[in-house]
Amino acid sequence: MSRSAHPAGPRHGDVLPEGHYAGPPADLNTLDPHVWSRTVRRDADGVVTVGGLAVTALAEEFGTPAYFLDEEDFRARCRAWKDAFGADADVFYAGKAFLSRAIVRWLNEEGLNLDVCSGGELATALAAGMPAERIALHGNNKSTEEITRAVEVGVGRIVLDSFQEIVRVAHIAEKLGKRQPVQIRVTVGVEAHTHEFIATAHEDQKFGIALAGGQAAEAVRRALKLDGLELIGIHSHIGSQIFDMAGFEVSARRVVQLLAEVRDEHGVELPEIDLGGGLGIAYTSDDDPREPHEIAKALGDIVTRECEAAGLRVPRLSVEPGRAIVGPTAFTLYEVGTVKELEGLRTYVSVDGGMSDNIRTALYDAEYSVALVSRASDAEPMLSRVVGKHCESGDIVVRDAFLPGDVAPGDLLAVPATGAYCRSMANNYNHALRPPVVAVKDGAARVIVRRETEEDLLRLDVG
Ligand SMILES: Cc1ncc(COP(=O)(O)O)c(C=O)c1O
Ligand SMILES: N[C@@H](CCCC[NH3+])C(=O)O
Repeated sequence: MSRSAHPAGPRHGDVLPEGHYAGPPADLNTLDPHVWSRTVRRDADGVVTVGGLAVTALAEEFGTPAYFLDEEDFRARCRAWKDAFGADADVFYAGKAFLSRAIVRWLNEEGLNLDVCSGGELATALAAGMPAERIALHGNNKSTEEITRAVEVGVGRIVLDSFQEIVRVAHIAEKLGKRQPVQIRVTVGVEAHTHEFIATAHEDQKFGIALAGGQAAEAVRRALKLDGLELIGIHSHIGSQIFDMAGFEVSARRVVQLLAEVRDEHGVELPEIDLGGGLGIAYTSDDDPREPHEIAKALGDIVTRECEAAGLRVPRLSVEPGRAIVGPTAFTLYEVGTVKELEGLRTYVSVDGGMSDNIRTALYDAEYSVALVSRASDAEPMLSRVVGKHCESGDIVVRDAFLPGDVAPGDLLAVPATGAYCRSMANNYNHALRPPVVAVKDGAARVIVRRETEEDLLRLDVG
């Protein structure tokens, strides 16, 4: 799914195209700092460490497969986003990327807000002490129970996604004697350059209310009439894993245009806009993500300029990065089980996880990097496909990668940039046990989400 998508991938003997597949990197032992989290190093003895701990020792203590999350990196990214957007804006971490109580506590400590999109995420946020007024609730089909809980606890905003929901949230709030702050999610008609399944601002999809045809203006009209709702702003999220700022700029411009129309029609200047998340990260050395300060400047400038042109007060801006904060902070550690060389094709390296801990390759054709981390090697590069252990030929973790030709059973491989949408989309296919998430910082490691056990599986299966 990165911009260098190459569906079939190269094979031994192919004339490889320019770019990612043009050939093996000069040194397979070097770890690209764009792709690995900030405390990851390869020691003099060839073993990779994170937070000062060797992956060999981590594998021994916590087992494989497992996600290792670099807490220092996570906190640094939170701070970078917070500092970049400053005191006049809010950063809502998108919990769908990965959420646990430890994450909520770190967010709280770093001063970030939280976007949740289900009752489960809301419960986790509240259980870990996130103040309700710093939580936003999303979703295209929130249940009555989810809305009721959110209104009862007093979430800072509910993002309305349909005409039915405008009425539903208003009724629930009125019944509870409350006036719920809400934003309306609009689809701005931008074709974001990303995988079709994760683009969300073109008109033909399930999220939001279209600006086109005056639908969003009608939603505003209805929301303003309802006593249970306090309409505080307009929301737009254009998709995910996006590198090009142009889509965000068009989105910002169209959202500001709607604010101007609302002012002209109703005499009301809505005080907030949210431009969503979706900023891309580096999964491979080819990816070139924007830094938070560049993003903040681009968005801030366009909103200010458009508001000045329309004679509007500049609204409070918020953003909702998920992947860009947690994605680069973790890697998945696997043990190699079998190595199968298919003459004239490629070498299949099977690891002890797969599509149950990372569905993204199968689902979006996502590209990842991989490295041998339990030792250094000077062996010749071998064009490899890293696959999982599931009964499915599409069970691919890394479609095309160069690994040292002497990779063998028992070696540890790590796939970087798996902090977002891997544990949170993990599944139990083939009754796989979902791996733990282990936070590592300053030479200490601790489990923040434990490994699933067979007892967990059997407890759900009530016979
Ligand atoms: C409404 C909303 N906000 C924020 C996000 C977070 O996106 P990302 O993790 O790509 O930053 C998403 C997911 O795409 C989303 O749907
Ligand atoms: N789950 C997707 C992104 C969807 C984001 C949520 N709207 C991914 O792994 O890239």
